[in-house]
Amino acid sequence: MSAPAFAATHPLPADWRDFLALTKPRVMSLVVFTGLCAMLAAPVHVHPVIGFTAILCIALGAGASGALNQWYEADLDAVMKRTAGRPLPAGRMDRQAALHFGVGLGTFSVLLMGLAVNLLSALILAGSILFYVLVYTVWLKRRTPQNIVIGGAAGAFPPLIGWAAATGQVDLLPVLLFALVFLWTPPHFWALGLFVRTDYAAAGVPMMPVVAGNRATRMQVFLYSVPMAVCAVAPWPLGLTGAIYGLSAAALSLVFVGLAARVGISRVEDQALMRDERRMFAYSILYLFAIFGALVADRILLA
Ligand code: HEM
Ligand SMILES: CC(C)=CCC/C(C)=C/CC/C(C)=C/COP(=O)(O)OP(=O)(O)O
Repeated sequence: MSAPAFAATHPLPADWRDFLALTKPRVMSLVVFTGLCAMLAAPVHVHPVIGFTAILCIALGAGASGALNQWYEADLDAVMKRTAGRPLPAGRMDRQAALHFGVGLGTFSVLLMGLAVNLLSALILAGSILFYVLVYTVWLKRRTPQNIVIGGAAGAFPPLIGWAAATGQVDLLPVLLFALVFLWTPPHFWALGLFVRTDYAAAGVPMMPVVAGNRATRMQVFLYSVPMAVCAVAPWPLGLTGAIYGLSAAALSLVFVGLAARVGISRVEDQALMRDERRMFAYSILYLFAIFGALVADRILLA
């Protein structure tokens, strides 16, 4: 596999901050949080050292996938305002270094998970890294506006990984959490895609707002939010969680669907004036942190 041609001029010696940036630490903090919460919500006692190792592996694996994503798409990142300052397009890092860092970190995370935790969690971790890098980044991102729907599944695996790390198996609750993050991703990303559409258009990336237009994308944001809310609340009536989680999920999801409905009916065309979309995007992040936090609170307080 070779990445699209991109030559950074005069790479400067990269320092640790550039390697950290390669792992997309802010995005990955939420990815890791969902894995951690699923692990804490599992109905088993996890030895703290094993638990810490599992979360470390998710963080390293997610970071590795971010590094490989940036290694592959330095050409795209160079033409988008939001991403032009990243270590590769800004010329602060050699591409080989990014590739070696990503492959090394990813391999290490999967091996450590397999040796220290269990095989199932290591296999799902390996699948998530490969899915994000090969299916999303290499295959779908430049080809179809469904890129983030299918490819976004990569980001939904960590709850399954956290649960599998704790229990050695996969059950209905983590499957519902997978579905929650899977259905959350389109509203999360397309809200942002709407107000940075020109960036993606300039880079030639067929994101939904670029291909289908603002109106159709806004409708999709709303349409995904409804089944997402159902998956979010479902664990409560199914008896998989208690009322603390159930009521929190219901309230948080109601606000989510409300904001998505506002996006759905908005007709603002000027990106700078897209307040509903910015609010939806910001809330999507708060939402996922809060709902996974509520899951743990439910387990601890109702234990
Ligand atoms: C294919 C799926 C996804 C796409 C295309 C996507 C895209 C984006 C983009 C473009 C940003 C803007 C900020 C940046 O460049 O760092 C962002 C921010 C963010 N995303 Fe996503 N995202 C996806 C899935 C996820 C998932 C699964 C999570 C976590 C579970 C997540 C968590 C976050 C967080 C926490 C931020 C805010 C980062 C900050 O504060 O800068 N995203 N996302
Ligand atoms: C456990 C594990 C391996 C999880 C990895 C899953 C993962 C990396 C989820 C987050 C998805 C993400 C950061 C998308 C960014 O899209 P983009 O790459 O198109 O964004 P960009 O335009 O900012 O580069």
